[in-house]
Order: sequence, then C-alpha cells, then structure tokens
Amino acid sequence: MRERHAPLLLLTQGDPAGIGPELTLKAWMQRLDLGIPPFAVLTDPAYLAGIARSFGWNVPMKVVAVDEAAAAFGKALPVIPLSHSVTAEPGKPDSSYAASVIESIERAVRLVVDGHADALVTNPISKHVLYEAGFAHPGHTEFLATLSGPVAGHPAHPVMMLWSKDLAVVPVTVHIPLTAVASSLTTDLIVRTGRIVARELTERFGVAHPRLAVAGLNPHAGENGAMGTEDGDLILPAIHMLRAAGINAVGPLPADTMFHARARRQYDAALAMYHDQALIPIKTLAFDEAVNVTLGLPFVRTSPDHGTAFDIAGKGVAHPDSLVAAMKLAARLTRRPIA
Ligand SMILES: NC(=O)C1=CN([C@@H]2O[C@H](COP(=O)(O)OP(=O)(O)OC[C@H]3O[C@@H](n4cnc5c(N)ncnc54)[C@H](O)[C@@H]3O)[C@@H](O)[C@H]2O)C=CC1
Ligand SMILES: NCC(=O)COP(=O)(O)O
Repeated sequence: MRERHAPLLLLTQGDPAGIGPELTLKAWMQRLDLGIPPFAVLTDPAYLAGIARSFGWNVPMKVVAVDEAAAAFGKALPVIPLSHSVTAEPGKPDSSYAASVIESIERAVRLVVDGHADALVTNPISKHVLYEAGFAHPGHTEFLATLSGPVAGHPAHPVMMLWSKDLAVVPVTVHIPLTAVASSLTTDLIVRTGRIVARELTERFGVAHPRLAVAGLNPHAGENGAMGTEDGDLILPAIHMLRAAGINAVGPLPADTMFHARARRQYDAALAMYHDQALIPIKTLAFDEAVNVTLGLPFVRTSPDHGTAFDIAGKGVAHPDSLVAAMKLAARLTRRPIA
C-alpha cells in the first residue's frame, strides 16, 4: 500500500466499442482545467493508444503497476494492463472482448479492496454483449455486490442511486422486466433499501437528517386501491417501518407529481419502485451531470449516468461531463469512512 495525498481512482475499461475509451482520453486531457483527481485505467494499452491515434489526440500513456499510477498521472495517462488484449471497432459491439471487460472490473475491485486505490469509477458496459458471453449478473451494481460479498463477510445489498445536485433517485427494483416489478416488490425490500439510503446519505454524503420521499407504484399511488393495491399493501407499511426506525420517510407519493422543482425541495432522495420511474426524471433534468453511485458496498463506486452510446462511439462528440462528475463525486466520497 502506498502513502497517498490525493485519492487515486481506478477507472474500468467498460465496453471498448462504446464511448468509454474516448471519454477516458478526454478526461485525462482536461484533467487540469477540470480539476480531475488522479486516476488510472485498466485496459489494453495498445487498444487505447489506437483510439487516441484515430482522433489525432496526443495522449502520452504509461503502463504502470497500481502503486506507480498517482506519480505518473501528471505527465501521462496511467494504464494498468490486462491479461486480455482487445480487438474492437467503435460502434460495433462484439462479445469477443467480454472477458477483458469483466477482467477490468474484477481487478479494479481487488485493487481497491486491497487498499491500493481509493475508489472505483466504471466506464459503461453493454449488458447484452456480456450476457451473450455468459455473464450472469444484470449489471455492475449486482456484480459488484457479488464481488464484495467475501470482503464484507456477508452478501452485500447493493442500492443504485443516481445523484445530481438537484435530485437523487433510487430505484428499489433495478434491472428486471416491467412485468416482474409488482411481484418483486416487497415491504422488506423497500425497508432495506430505505435504511441503506438513509444511512449512506448521512455517512457518505453528510446529510444529517435525510428526508426520503417514497413513490407509489400505481397511478395516483393507487387511488385508495382502485388503481392497484401495492401502494397500500406493500409500500405504506414499509414507510411506517422506516419511520418507526427513526427515518424521515413520506409517501407513497404519486410519482407523476413528486419530481417538479417545488416537490424536489422537500426531500434528499426519492425512492422509486422501478428503474425508469427513477431514471427518467434525473436523466431529463441532469443527463450531463448525474452520477450513478452504488450504495451498500464496502467501497466507493461511481459511474456516469449514461451507457455505451454505440451510435456516437468513434466520432469524438461524446460529452465527458458525467464521467468527470463521477470522478469528482468518487473522490469526495472517499473522504468519508464507509461503515
Ligand atoms: N453504467 C453502465 O454501465 C450503463 C450501461 N448502459 C448500457 O448502455 C447500452 C446503451 O444504452 P442506451 O439506453 O442506448 O443509453 P446511452 O446512454 O448509451 O445512450 C442514449 C443516448 O444518449 C446519447 N449519449 C449517451 N451518453 C452520451 C454522452 N456522454 N455524450 C453525448 N451523448 C450521449 C447517445 O448517443 C444516445 O443517443 C445498453 O446496452 C446498456 O446496458 C446503460 C446505462 C448505464
Ligand atoms: N440505467 C442504469 C444502468 O443500467 C447502470 O447499471 P450498472 O451497470 O451500474 O448496474
């Protein structure tokens, strides 16, 4: 383990045919202007160098061991090489590089857990590309929980939070089909999620008394049961249990009216019942600034809010803002101990 003055972030490769490689290069090129903390990327250096060349960007790279990364960062982009080489074409997803994507995540987690770096920032992966190669986890969120189980000594309950200055949202159910949402929602799941969110808003984000707004599942939060019973049968008891545990939770709120500006001032995080109920409002309000942060892990993990954007990969037009926001938030969160 090294002596550190500034946090060192480890950036995963993500999908090499997506915008991750060009965003990584842009972030390093703008490190001084944007005050980006030192980071190293775990990828195939030859592939990344090829991407830089294709844009005509002069980005010196240095292949390093993790403990050399912080010192190298000022003059070159530190690259921790993988055992898998990468062959890919921007915009053309292909499961042949899946092993390198997975290796990058696994090795970065190991290095963070072992104390060689302070936080993990993940570049976007294409889920279906990994599924085609046999990847058994819905996304990073669930994979990272599996990887951190042995570290925590118990299976981690990962909670996805999309965070921005003006809005933080948490989908209680995450990467499942819409048809499975109602049957997957339980009072216990909502309570466990709410407790993790409240605890980590305090411990990691410094919110002394977090206020949680809990969405209903159905239109008008069920309209007294006329438009669905989950709001009264599952969600309301969860709110009572959270309040009994001393957590300031309100709801179930009609989801269509809880995200306008005045409503957002009433809470620190909104618990939504499914993926799009949470992610549509935040990506509409703050697509370029929002950060995906996984709560419930024994280490800090952030990610940009967007995906692989295959439609623009290789064109050089992708905005690095959300990745940069993810790096800055990761550095900020490392300053607070994780319980
Ligand atoms: N954390 C992660 O690893 C995430 C991965 N994904 C994956 O990404 C893949 C593609 O997902 P989509 O739903 O198409 O979402 P997407 O975010 O990749 O793209 C949606 C639209 O936003 C644009 N866009 C995205 N990021 C941008 C940026 N930085 N600058 C400028 N424009 C940008 C794209 O060009 C596209 O038109 C999926 O396979 C999904 O699994 C999606 C979200 C998060
Ligand atoms: N839409 C958010 C998303 O898919 C992020 O998933 P993960 O890979 O961070 O679990």
